[in-house]
Amino acid sequence: MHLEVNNLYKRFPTRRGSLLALDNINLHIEEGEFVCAVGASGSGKSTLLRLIAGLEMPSSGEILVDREPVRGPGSDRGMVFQNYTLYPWMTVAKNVGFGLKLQGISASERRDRVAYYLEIVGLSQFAHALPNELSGGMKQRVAIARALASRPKILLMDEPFGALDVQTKEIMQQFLLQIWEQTGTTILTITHDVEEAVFLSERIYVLSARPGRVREQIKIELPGERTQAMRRSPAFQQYKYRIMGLLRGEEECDEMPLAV
Ligand SMILES: Nc1ncnc2c1ncn2[C@@H]1O[C@H](COP(=O)(O)OP(=O)(O)OP(=O)(O)O)[C@@H](O)[C@H]1O
Repeated sequence: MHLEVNNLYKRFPTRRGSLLALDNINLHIEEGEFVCAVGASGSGKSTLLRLIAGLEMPSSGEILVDREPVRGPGSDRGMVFQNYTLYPWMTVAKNVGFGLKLQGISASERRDRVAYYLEIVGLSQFAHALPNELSGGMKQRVAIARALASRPKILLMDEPFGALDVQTKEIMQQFLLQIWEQTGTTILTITHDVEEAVFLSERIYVLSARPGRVREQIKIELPGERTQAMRRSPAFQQYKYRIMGLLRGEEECDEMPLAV
């Protein structure tokens, strides 16, 4: 899998004229990578993800998945949104298998895949539960299982943990890293949460706001396993403050403040 975004512009018509949401975005994601795009509100993060998902078309520029231009939505790109998008009247298992049914996958293959991905997200016992019987974190795990069940080339996540409380969010971030290691899926997540981006990513694209531009690309190199304790390490904090500085528009802010 190779995703490439070249010279991408997106304008929206508004009552006060045309609004430039994305201004010459260039990025790439390689097979198996975990990449985040981080930006303030209005930096065009959701727009960028919707364009890659094929839910919107670019004003100009191109998006290539394995060198093929994106012309619309496709099962090669799985989506997870911030707000749980499960069908409330379907059981967890039916929710996970629904897309597979649309793709014409046989009932026995569907059963196997649903069982496999529910196991991966640790929800096998809830296969027959309805979404309203689940907590927010569990619903989001179902949404991840559903996206993975189609075996997409890339998982696109739009603020996937934005609606969760801090503790659940941290557990879900750790859990997402486990799934990534277990499945080798390529992941692009967009978030405004700098700590989340540093915790999850191998590489981060920092976007500037209005219009959205790639301000900088940062490779995250943290020694050892990603644990909750690592969030307090000086190296982690350095990345966090450097990116926060970039988001505030400061050129040179890679030093940690004395008091934090
Ligand atoms: N359909 C649309 N029509 C007009 N303007 C739009 C449309 N969609 C997005 N925009 C504008 O494009 C800009 C980028 O919006 P977008 O939602 O992509 O930003 P974002 O970084 O995801 O913001 P947030 O973090 O607040 O969700 C904003 O100024 C927004 O008002």
